[in-house]
Amino acid sequence: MTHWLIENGLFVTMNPEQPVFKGWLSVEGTAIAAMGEGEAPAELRDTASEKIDGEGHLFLPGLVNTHGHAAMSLLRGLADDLVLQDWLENHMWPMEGKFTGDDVYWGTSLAAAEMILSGTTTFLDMYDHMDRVAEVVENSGLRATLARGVIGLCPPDVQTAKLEEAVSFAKRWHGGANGRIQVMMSPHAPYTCPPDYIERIVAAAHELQLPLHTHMSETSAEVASNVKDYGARPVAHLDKLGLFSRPSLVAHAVHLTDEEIALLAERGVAVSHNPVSNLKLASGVARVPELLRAGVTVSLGTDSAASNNNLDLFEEIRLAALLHKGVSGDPTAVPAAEALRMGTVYGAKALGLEGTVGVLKPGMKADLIGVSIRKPHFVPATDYVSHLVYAASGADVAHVWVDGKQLLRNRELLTLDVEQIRYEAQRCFDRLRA
Ligand SMILES: CSC[C@H]1O[C@@H](n2cnc3c(O)ncnc32)[C@H](O)[C@@H]1O
Ligand SMILES: [Zn+2]
Repeated sequence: MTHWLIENGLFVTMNPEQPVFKGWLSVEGTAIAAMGEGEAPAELRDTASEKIDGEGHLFLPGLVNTHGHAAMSLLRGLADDLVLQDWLENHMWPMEGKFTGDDVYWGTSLAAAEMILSGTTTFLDMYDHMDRVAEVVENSGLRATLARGVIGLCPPDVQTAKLEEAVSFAKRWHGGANGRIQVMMSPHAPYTCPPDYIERIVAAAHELQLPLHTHMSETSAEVASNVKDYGARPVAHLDKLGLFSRPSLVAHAVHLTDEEIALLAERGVAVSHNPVSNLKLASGVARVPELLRAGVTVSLGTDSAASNNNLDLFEEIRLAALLHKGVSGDPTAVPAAEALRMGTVYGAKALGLEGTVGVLKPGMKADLIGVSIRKPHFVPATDYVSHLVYAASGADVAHVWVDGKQLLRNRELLTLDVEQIRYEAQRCFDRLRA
């Protein structure tokens, strides 16, 4: 089993028992074996196959992006400054209707390169042509939760075919790529899936013992039309259809009442907060401080590069810390440490990966990143959690490991050919636009 060592590093562990220290961390195979303050034990130094000098770097758990559509990186910058329904119906869906498996492969590869370069080690992806997405996960070395998103605005036989595809994808890939791939079942949204279709997807999730993921309460227009069409707001509607009877993660949850927040807490539903996408599509601001206070797990997502327009989770972390201060007038609304937890520990919890990733601790998977702090914006050495949240960006990430394997070394991608990806992604877009 390979055994390697980081020495002289500053570790921000996200483990409250040993939060920040200068020292060493050793990895055996895919997991963190040991870590400690000061110098590494001589025996570890003598036997390590590789020793990494961590001087000038902060090491922390890899970031967890809990909502996105990776292949939509192909549509970055195509349609800006629109509200959700116009953006989706008149710009995204017509283009996505032309996507082939190869488009999804290259769009997802583009996203994977960007995510590794900005410190994300686990991402959730809801999309179509999911075998091609899984292929990218396998090749890139990333960890992912994959969901074949189904839209039910189609004839019953097509609905059935999509659901069968989601089920067979789950059977093929859940636990795949050496355990780095998990699968969720995913109705796209209550406004694109009729109630009986959602019930069938929930039944499949029960049969396969899988969690569920959906878009929910993203805009006030969505809430109003749900009330008009089904006589209930989205939370009560989805609850009635059984969506929360399995572990579930909802994206956005911008428009919630106090009662809905209480119900999400009671059902143990996690929320993926996507602040940049919600601002860009003018959807509103989620009630994150209230959700956190109620005990809801709130994680962070970028959504796609078509509504963001990048996949740098450091931006979401910073915005989660800033936005809710501005809205509430309370500078403690989301403290820096809580925002960093949302991007790491809570992300892992939202994906059912608690105890696997999100914290640097012996026994956890070796999913970690090294941030170079030899830069003016990391001086002086006051508070490294503060610097990570308020001063850092994805461009500061120097090293990335997933499952004990290095994916980025001194900002060089080790598993992906970025020049080929840029070329192929542009070629896909040129064909789609034509
Ligand atoms: C069925 S595959 C996923 C589907 O979701 C669409 N999408 C992208 N971003 C959003 C968003 O913010 N709200 C709702 N739907 C979104 C995407 O275009 C795909 O069609
Ligand atoms: Zn989305």
